[in-house]
Amino acid sequence: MTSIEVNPDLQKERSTCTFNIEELTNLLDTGVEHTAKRRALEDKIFNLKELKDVVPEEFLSHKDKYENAIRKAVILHTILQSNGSIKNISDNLDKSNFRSTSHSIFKDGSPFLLHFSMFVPTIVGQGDDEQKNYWLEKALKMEIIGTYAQTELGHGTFIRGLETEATYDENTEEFIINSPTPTSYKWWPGGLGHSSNYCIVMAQLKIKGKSHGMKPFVVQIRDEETHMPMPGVKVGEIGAKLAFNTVNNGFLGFDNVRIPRRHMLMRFSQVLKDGTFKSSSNPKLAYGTMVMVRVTIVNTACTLLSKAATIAIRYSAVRHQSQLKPNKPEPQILDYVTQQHKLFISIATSHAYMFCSYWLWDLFTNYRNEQNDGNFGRLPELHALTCVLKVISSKDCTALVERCRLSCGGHGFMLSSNLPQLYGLSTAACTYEGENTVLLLQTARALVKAWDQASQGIALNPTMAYLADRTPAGPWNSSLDGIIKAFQKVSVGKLSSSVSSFHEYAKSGLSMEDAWNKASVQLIGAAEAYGRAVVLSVYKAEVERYSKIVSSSLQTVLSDLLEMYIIYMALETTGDLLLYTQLSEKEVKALQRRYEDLLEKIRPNAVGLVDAFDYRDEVLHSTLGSYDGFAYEHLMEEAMKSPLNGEPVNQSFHKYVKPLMKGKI
Ligand SMILES: Cc1cc2nc3c(=O)[nH]c(=O)nc-3n(C[C@H](O)[C@H](O)[C@H](O)COP(=O)(O)OP(=O)(O)OC[C@H]3O[C@@H](n4cnc5c(N)ncnc54)[C@H](O)[C@@H]3O)c2cc1C
Repeated sequence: MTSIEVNPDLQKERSTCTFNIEELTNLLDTGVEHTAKRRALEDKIFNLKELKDVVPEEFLSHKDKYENAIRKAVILHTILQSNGSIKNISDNLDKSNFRSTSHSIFKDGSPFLLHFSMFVPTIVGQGDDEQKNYWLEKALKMEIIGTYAQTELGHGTFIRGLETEATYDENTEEFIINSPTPTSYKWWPGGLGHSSNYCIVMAQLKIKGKSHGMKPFVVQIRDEETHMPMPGVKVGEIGAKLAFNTVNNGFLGFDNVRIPRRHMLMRFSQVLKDGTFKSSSNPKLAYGTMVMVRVTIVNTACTLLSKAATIAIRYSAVRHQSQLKPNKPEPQILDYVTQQHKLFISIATSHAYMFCSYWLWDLFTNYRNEQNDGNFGRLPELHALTCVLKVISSKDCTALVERCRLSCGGHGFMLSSNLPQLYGLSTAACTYEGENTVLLLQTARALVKAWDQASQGIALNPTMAYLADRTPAGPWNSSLDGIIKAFQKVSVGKLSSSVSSFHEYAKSGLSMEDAWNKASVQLIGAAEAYGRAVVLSVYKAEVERYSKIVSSSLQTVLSDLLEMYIIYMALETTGDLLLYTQLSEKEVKALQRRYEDLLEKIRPNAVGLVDAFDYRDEVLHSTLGSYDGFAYEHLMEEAMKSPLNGEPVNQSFHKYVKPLMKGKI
């Protein structure tokens, strides 16, 4: 095959792009300086020969995959540490870090993921000053490696059902950590299997026979020299999974393991030497870490989707199939409008959630400052928002990653495309850090409360303020603001009918709990509708804000994507819009036409738009999505790396097949 720099199909797409790709990259990175910083780090990491896999990960055994991931994690950590990227993580956290791609050296996740995403943040969030000083230095230098263990075999969602116990012994000033039943074994924590030697264990605090609820304890689980499990600790790995196979998720049980009193993280609750329990005035203070992690999940979801979109759109630009017109060459599959319909929404959805995650981060940062001044007023809203945005971002991005995979036909089924792995990583986010349905029900609870408050004339927080407007929808208005308003009407309508159903069920004699359960399908619909209304208005507001600072050519592209997104969502929601607004069949047809015109408008910029996500080939890990567009050559190169192709005849032929063919068995 000829060796030219870039596939001419991709070259053509790039040369006809109407906007400056670099300008969009800078915008997504939240600034030119952040793009430069990110790229400098990527150059350092991805050019290192030791970090490149000679044999693709999918051909390795489970054990070899893990050992390779640990080897790479250590090299990566050394680079990040020398680069100053790992300082006090609370100082370092910033939305500009969202686009950091260094972790992409792992196709299936880092065994140290939980150390940085949960162990360190929990110490920062829940340790008192003395504890932070003690643990953070060790953790940031990687003198100790930690994880976060909450979920057990028997319970994940229902925290009060967790069974691991921490019983205080005032004679020795120690806690005794115990797993009283087989179902109390911790199950799932990343890095717990064989990577961590310390663990934050969530356990039921018991003092003198009285329970004080779940509290975080730092427990040493392996010896720092030999790495053998500590006495009384049973620890191991949980086995192969749909994704995250190199994250080394583990199980953990305790047989009366003693830890010092000060190993309970004591920022919000304290156990004094004599066993006196002191609790924070506001237990909700401890929610901060959880809220922050959910903000980052919104960003993770759209990052995974933007990678899938890059792969599928580049491939669709170089793949030719079938005929649009008789006697004409086979077109690029990207020219089929159904293909554009499958794919362009992934670009817009990536933008929508990326901008929302930045907005949410600013909201969270403001809240943190207010909290330091003793003001917790926005916490319930932030909690409801982060729950629903975590849910709809993970749900939408997972569905669209799968749509990108399907849009690549047979080749999308190859692990070397990386699309199946992106799906696995994405769908996991629908479960971890709060199962999606359970989180929707939490948002629903906040909405029902807000509904009642609005009924009493109490002012609502900004993102819920529209719930107070109970006037019926006016004539259909097809401007973007008009459609967003229509989504708010859907949200009000769904909340109103789910609240009525809940009250009717309660009046009919059901207990409040049973009435809630019976109305819960409607309630999660209302929660999702609130999330949709928020995303639409935030996405629009952010594009308008950016439009003031970008060139007019980029402004046009951003506005086209926004408009396509809003109309796509309206077309997906016609049932609800017909029910709760004055949308008519004629207007649905007009929206459909507008949507088809927008696909046509976006088509010339599709490759430029995904190039602007700026993922290097080492980050995409995809034969189909590489920057040069030589998908077939890369597919063949990767296939040749299969260990089965290392020899022309596999020994099994002589051992089993030949005897069968010769009738000798
Ligand atoms: C990839 C991955 C990584 C993970 N990493 C970690 C980790 O590092 N540390 C850790 O501690 N945990 C971790 N977890 C565990 C994760 O947090 C839990 O799996 C999650 O919280 C869901 O809990 P569960 O498994 O008990 O599901 P369940 O709660 O048993 O859910 C099962 C079903 O029951 C439904 N359900 C449950 N309760 C209700 C309710 N009240 N109302 C209506 N429906 C309900 C759910 O909607 C769901 O359909 C990880 C999980 C995954 C998949």
